[in-house]
Amino acid sequence: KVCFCDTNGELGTKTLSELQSKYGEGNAMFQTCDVSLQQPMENLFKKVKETFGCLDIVCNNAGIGGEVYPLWEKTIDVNLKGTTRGTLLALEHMRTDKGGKGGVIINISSAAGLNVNPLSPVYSATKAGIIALTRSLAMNSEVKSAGVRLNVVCPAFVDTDLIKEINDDNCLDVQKASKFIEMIGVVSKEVVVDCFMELVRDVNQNGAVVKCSKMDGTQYTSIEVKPVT
Ligand SMILES: NC(=O)C1=CN([C@@H]2O[C@H](COP(=O)(O)OP(=O)(O)OC[C@H]3O[C@@H](n4cnc5c(N)ncnc54)[C@H](O)[C@@H]3O)[C@@H](O)[C@H]2O)C=CC1
Ligand SMILES: CCCCCC(=O)/C=C/[C@H]1[C@H](O)CC(=O)[C@@H]1CCCCCCC(=O)O
Repeated sequence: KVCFCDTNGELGTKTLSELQSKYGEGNAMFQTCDVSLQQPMENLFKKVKETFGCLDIVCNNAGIGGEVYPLWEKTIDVNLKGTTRGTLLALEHMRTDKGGKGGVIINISSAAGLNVNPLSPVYSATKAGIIALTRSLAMNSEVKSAGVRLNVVCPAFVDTDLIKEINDDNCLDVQKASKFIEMIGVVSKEVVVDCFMELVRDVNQNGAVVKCSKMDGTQYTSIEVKPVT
């Protein structure tokens, strides 16, 4: 069973029909919802719990690019604040000490959050924030004992609308970006989905940060963690 949300109602409804005809009407749900708004997101999580009984897997995927005002502010609202909101709501619903059954939260960051990214600094900052949020919660002892795992996927360029829409609003030099994309290459959506599914299945990878790139392949990154006493 799956529920997904998006601000794009038309595309969401089309995807919902496809999922329902493949997996059955009662197994897929779509809600138009803006991840940057608290109340609609709270309502959505409640509705999923009421409809499906519990939440096992939550993926915070919504993301945009924007480097000039007011878009840079919206980029922080959607990417960093939206992912933080979705992560905290997922935790509330999943943690065993609050009536949940445990589960896994997978957040979508970017290679731009792992590496220096001079052509999209605000986007990059939001994606670095998502990595820090997710890893920190994954290492929190109360979250661990409440049965919730967290991971981050950091794709480099992927064949979606986002990279077809690189322009002067979301990139500081579009020409340089095109050359950079040519050099790094573009990975397929299927590679990112495989990486996501591996993290869902592997209970021993709590806190892992995984980069998927055409040039470098799929890599588990190694970041030192000092134990907090
Ligand atoms: N395409 C790429 O090269 C890469 C993408 N990513 C990340 O992957 C994730 C998915 O992006 P793509 O599929 O590539 O782009 P996309 O533009 O095709 O999809 C993003 C989706 O997010 C939705 N969305 C935007 N703002 C929203 C909001 N406030 N509330 C709810 N939904 C909202 C859009 O309507 C769209 O359907 C994003 O977080 C992006 O930053 C990461 C690395 C590379
Ligand atoms: C210096 C890179 C600039 C790339 C162009 C840009 O402004 C942003 C592109 C992002 C796209 O909209 C979604 C992303 O996540 C892209 C950045 C991906 C960065 C890949 C870095 C690859 C690496 O360092 O291995």
